[in-house]
Amino acid sequence: MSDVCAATPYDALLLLSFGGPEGPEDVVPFLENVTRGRGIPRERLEEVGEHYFRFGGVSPINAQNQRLLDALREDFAAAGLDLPVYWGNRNWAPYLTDTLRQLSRDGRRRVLVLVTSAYASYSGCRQYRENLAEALATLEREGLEPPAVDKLRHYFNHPGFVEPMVEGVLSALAELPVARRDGAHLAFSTHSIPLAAAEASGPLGGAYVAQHEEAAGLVADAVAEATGVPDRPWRLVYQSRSGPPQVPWLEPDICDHLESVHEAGAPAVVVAPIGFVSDHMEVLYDLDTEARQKAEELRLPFVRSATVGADARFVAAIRELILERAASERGGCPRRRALGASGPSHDRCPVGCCAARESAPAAAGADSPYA
Ligand SMILES: CC1=C(CCC(=O)O)c2cc3nc(cc4[nH]c(cc5[nH]c(cc1n2)c(C)c5CCC(=O)O)c(CCC(=O)O)c4C)C(CCC(=O)O)=C3C
Ligand SMILES: [Fe+2]
Repeated sequence: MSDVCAATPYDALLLLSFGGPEGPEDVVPFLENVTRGRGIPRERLEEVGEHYFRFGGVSPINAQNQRLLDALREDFAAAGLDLPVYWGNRNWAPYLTDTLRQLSRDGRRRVLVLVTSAYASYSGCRQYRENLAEALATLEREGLEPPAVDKLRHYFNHPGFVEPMVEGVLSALAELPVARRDGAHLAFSTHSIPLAAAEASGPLGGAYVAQHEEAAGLVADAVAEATGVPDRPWRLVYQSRSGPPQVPWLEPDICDHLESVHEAGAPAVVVAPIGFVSDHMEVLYDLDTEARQKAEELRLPFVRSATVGADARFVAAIRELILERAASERGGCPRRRALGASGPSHDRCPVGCCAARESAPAAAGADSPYA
């Protein structure tokens, strides 16, 4: 199905991500970028720096994004979708501001933004919108025409995100000895955030946990159906907590949960990184290194399931979401696929969505200072 004006009014897609260091000399400046003004204790920073140094100072995230870009370009070409794809990051090169300058110089007037987080939260949604507003303001100061930006809706409940996760959990279960498979518990893991940020997430609050519960439940249901094990225990758990200890963050922590699973007599556990789009450092260190070691201490068989990465179904879902948004911007009524009860998420974040303590201007939402 080829349609040359399918993405109209958009003339570019921007992949907006976190960014990561490319070598040991990048680690400290990267961490300074990430934590500027965020009140992370010095000891936590040193500890996280060590995670990166263990992997040669190289975060996997940039290569993962490069793979996703390649897959998107291939998929668009095969589908006859003529939409150039750009890439910019919050914390490392290619920096968002440089990419927006390029978009402006290339004459792109209306850009759709794909963020590498599937859920509503300050860190995963609003902070990116603030980064966009800041970068657009920089372009204006420099006398460059800033493109209009819109952000794709959250995709945590899109079949193209859920289905690869289901397949990943089924493959992980298949790696366990047959005798332990049917009794294995599932732990769906995501990034912990401060309780206050969780409460403020989404248009009405509480969206971060609610969306994760929905996605995890969808995966658990599909796994139950495929394995014929209807009552397998599962739980949403949290990892990668930072910030000062007196500030409450979402719990239980994955490692504490592994203890509970062990005490409950589980024969094995499959950990599904539902909160992450690809194998970030949080997956390689906090799950594959730290949580795995905890499971080994407990003699609890442990398999970590795959992230969606550049899975063809996920890539096709992104294309579908682009065409959907373009059609609705043209005044149409496209099909908006979403699994489960909560329905498709909003296209445009309303005023106050994922509000932070100190409010900064945010683009790509109803309260954007840019059209
Ligand atoms: C919700 C969420 C996502 C998922 C959504 C999304 O994907 O955006 C995410 C992703 C990521 N977080 C990452 C790295 C870090 N996050 C940190 C700190 C923090 N993350 C937070 C939340 C999240 N983070 C929060 C509330 C903090 C506290 C400081 C603050 O309020 O800002 C710190 C500082 C040290 C530390 O405290 O851990 C680092 C180094 C990387 C790159 C990994 C790689 O290199 O592969 C990625 C993809
Ligand atoms: Fe939001």
